Order: sequence, then structure tokens, then C-alpha cells
Amino acid sequence: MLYTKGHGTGNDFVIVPDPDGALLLTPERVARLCDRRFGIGADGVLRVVRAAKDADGAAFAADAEWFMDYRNSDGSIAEMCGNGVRVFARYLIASGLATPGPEGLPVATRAGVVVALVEGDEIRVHMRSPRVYAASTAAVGPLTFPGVAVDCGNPHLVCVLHDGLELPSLDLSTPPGHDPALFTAGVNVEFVVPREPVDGADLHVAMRVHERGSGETLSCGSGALAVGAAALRDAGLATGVVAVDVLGGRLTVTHDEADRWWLAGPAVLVASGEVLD
Ligand SMILES: N[C@@H](CCC[C@H](N)C(=O)O)C(=O)O
Repeated sequence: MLYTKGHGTGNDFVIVPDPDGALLLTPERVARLCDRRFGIGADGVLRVVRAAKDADGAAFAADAEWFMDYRNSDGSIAEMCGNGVRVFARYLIASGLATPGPEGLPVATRAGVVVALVEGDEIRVHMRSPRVYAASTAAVGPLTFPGVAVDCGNPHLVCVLHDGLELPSLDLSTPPGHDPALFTAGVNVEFVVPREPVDGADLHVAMRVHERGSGETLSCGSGALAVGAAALRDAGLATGVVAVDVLGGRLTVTHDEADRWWLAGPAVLVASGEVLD
């Protein structure tokens, strides 16, 4: 099995080409590939398959040739991966499997079709609109944080830290407690603090994330989208640009006048090889 390794702001992926859907990618195999000691090491796997050749992708085959089959590092399946989709688009282009048209490159995901636009080192993706829909809480050790549930195709819980609490003080080595009745399929939890204004953005925040199925990661693109949506809402802004600092760099979330949501950030391929096991 051939692979390429890539990352978006340090959220890293093993990319596995499987154009005709011939590969049997069991949860155990995914977990082995993602193991940082016994495998290649990654936060997740991106299987590159023609939409028409995949049971979940087929519904989108009329609108996108390629389906991003995303798996978390524990082998579980997720609907969306905002960093993954940029790295996936970078891989399609670099490997000659796709060429972006004037409107960009459509990529099918379990949460629908998104469109990627290459802008030098960055890739900007027209994402599915995030939906802020409920209040909830997350627990970290003895602390309970109020937050809001945000649906980005995959589930998120965004908690803004108060009382001068800073991000490094949180122990995210185990999953934050959450309401299983609201998040029946688990949840990605983002913790957020405001930051000083930066050029080109209406709002600037920093976040840490504990991802469902992968643990704490250096970045989560759909999480940044959820954070951007919650931040604009809290600020009373209908549209705007939010700079979201993650441990692995910076992502930019934009809600434009045409009611489109964009996620922008780097997408880097770092190595290719063959899996021997
Ligand atoms: N890191 C991703 C999100 C990956 C999926 C997530 N862990 C889930 O289970 O929903 C991103 O960049 O969005």
C-alpha cells in the first residue's frame, strides 16, 4: 500500500490512494497506520477514492469526482475534517489526479461536497455552513465550562474560558466530559480565549482542541470553523473574518456577504512511501 504523509497546521494525516475502492481499511489497520511508535503516525487517515466507487461517496458522485473517506486515529469514521480536506485537495493536485477548475476543486465528504481553492501555500475551502444550536457544558478535571454546540457536519462543543484562565492550564490528556444525550455520537471540544487584534481579521482568538477519536491535536479545521461561528455570534457580527490560532499555526474563518463560510490555512505534503505491514 502506497501512502503520502501531510498536515494542515500540524493536524497530520496518512493519505492512502484507493481510486477504485479496492482497499479493505479496517479500524485496526487505521489505528496501526496512525500509531506514532508502531506505524507511520498521524491524527487520521484520508482514503482517496472515486466518489462513485464508495458506498458513502456515491450520493455525491454527480458533483465531485473524489471522496475523502476520513478516519480518526482510533479507526472511527467522521463526517468532516477541515484540515484534512485541504490536505486531500493538495494531494489530488500534486499527484495529478485532479485539476481545479475556474470554480475550484469539489471534494465529497460524508457531510456533503465542499470546494477547495488553491492560493499558493494556503488552500481556502468553501465549507458547509456551521450551525450553533444548543448550550451545553464540558468538564476538565474539577472544572466545568459553559459552551455552545456547533454542527459543522461533525459535532463540536465550543467553550470560551473566563476568569483569566489560560489555555496551557488545561489538561486535555483525557476526553473532556460532555452531555451524552446531546452528543450521542461523541463530540470534538474546543477551548477558546480572546487574543489581541491582528491585521486582516475582525476577531482574533486562540484555541486548543480535544478531538473525538484522536485525542488532543495541534489543530482542527472544522473546530476552527465552529469557533469562528461562535465568536462572530458572540460579537454580534453577521459576517466577518476570524483569525483562529491553534497550537500548530493559524487558520482563518470567513463568513462573507453571500452567506458563504470559508476555512483557509496551509496544506503541506511531507513524505511518500510504501506501507510494508
Ligand atoms: N481534525 C479534523 C476533524 C477530524 C474529525 C473529528 N475528530 C471528528 O471525529 O469529528 C478537522 O480538521 O476538522
